[in-house]
Amino acid sequence: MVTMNRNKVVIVGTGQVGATAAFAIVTHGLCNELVLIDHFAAKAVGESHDLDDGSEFQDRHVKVRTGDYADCSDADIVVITVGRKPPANSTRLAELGFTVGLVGDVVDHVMASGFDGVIVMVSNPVDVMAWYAWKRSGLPRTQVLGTGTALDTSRLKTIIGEETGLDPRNVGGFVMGEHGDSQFAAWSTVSLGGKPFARFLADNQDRFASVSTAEIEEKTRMRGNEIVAAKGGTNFGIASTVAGIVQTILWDERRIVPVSTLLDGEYGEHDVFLGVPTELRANGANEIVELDLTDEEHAKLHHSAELVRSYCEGLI
Ligand SMILES: NC(=O)C1=CN([C@@H]2O[C@H](COP(=O)(O)OP(=O)(O)OC[C@H]3O[C@@H](n4cnc5c(N)ncnc54)[C@H](O)[C@@H]3O)[C@@H](O)[C@H]2O)C=CC1
Ligand SMILES: CC(=O)C(=O)O
Repeated sequence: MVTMNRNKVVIVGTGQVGATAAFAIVTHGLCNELVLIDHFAAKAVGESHDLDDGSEFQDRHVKVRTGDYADCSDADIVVITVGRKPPANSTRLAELGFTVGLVGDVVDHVMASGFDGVIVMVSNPVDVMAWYAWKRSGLPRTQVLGTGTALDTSRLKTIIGEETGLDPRNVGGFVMGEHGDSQFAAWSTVSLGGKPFARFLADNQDRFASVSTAEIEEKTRMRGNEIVAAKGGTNFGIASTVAGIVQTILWDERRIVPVSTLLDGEYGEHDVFLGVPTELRANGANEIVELDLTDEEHAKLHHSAELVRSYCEGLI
């Protein structure tokens, strides 16, 4: 028997990030229906028509249209990308004052529709905003997640690829903690071609003598800021990340992705959302993988947790 797989994604905020994420979802043919909402309604209309106009040349037709919050009632996923382009020479945490009111308003409207799917938070500061959306929505922890350090992990792999000349997809491991300046590369988890990365470098000193883990980590941390300084925002990396997360959830792929999720005792932390490896299923963020971090890595995760929690204080 053929069963109808009818799935629907809503993106709220069709600025640079939301529109590019929509394009990634369309080009990958991830869902049947994609609905765009923006408080600047004409922008959402323009983006939806522009996206739909390529239908002839897409592998699968994703119906793109504008809508309103009533469309969230039967949506599988709502992606929240409201905010503003990141100011240069600032931090993501500094965006809190600008973003929190917008996100609160969006979450209230989404929940008023009767939504019972998964919220994917993108707006910065993403760990604080994911925690806030979880608290404000009343949804179970599985159903609210942020993009977390998924983008930073992809950046780390890309930069290792640049430094070694190898395909970044050969790299395993995670950037963890805050999607922000306190993030860290959990080097004890990073491998290349199945070998611990430090061992890989040591065994290939003739080829990779100039490669430094400290430099790679700093480049990863600064990558977003550099792109913002160069072009006024970032959109392609985060759009691929959003599409990857949406695919994993909609297709119940059970990939392990370092999304921002609630720590409830894992890694000794409570009541905080941070980027940690998490199994994604059709119902959202499931089991957190508790890695054997070194004492130094644990301390860095704890530092991120304290920082993010301090920004959540007083929001609810
Ligand atoms: N988590 C991550 O890794 C990343 C997060 N971001 C964040 O994504 C957010 C958006 O960035 P951009 O798209 O570059 O900004 P943008 O200024 O291009 O777009 C923001 C959009 O949100 C809309 N908007 C604002 N308030 C709204 C509301 N209440 N309801 C509906 N729509 C509303 C605006 O009309 C605009 O179209 C920022 O917070 C940025 O920091 C950006 C890149 C990566
Ligand atoms: C802007 C931002 O958060 C990023 O590209 O990492």
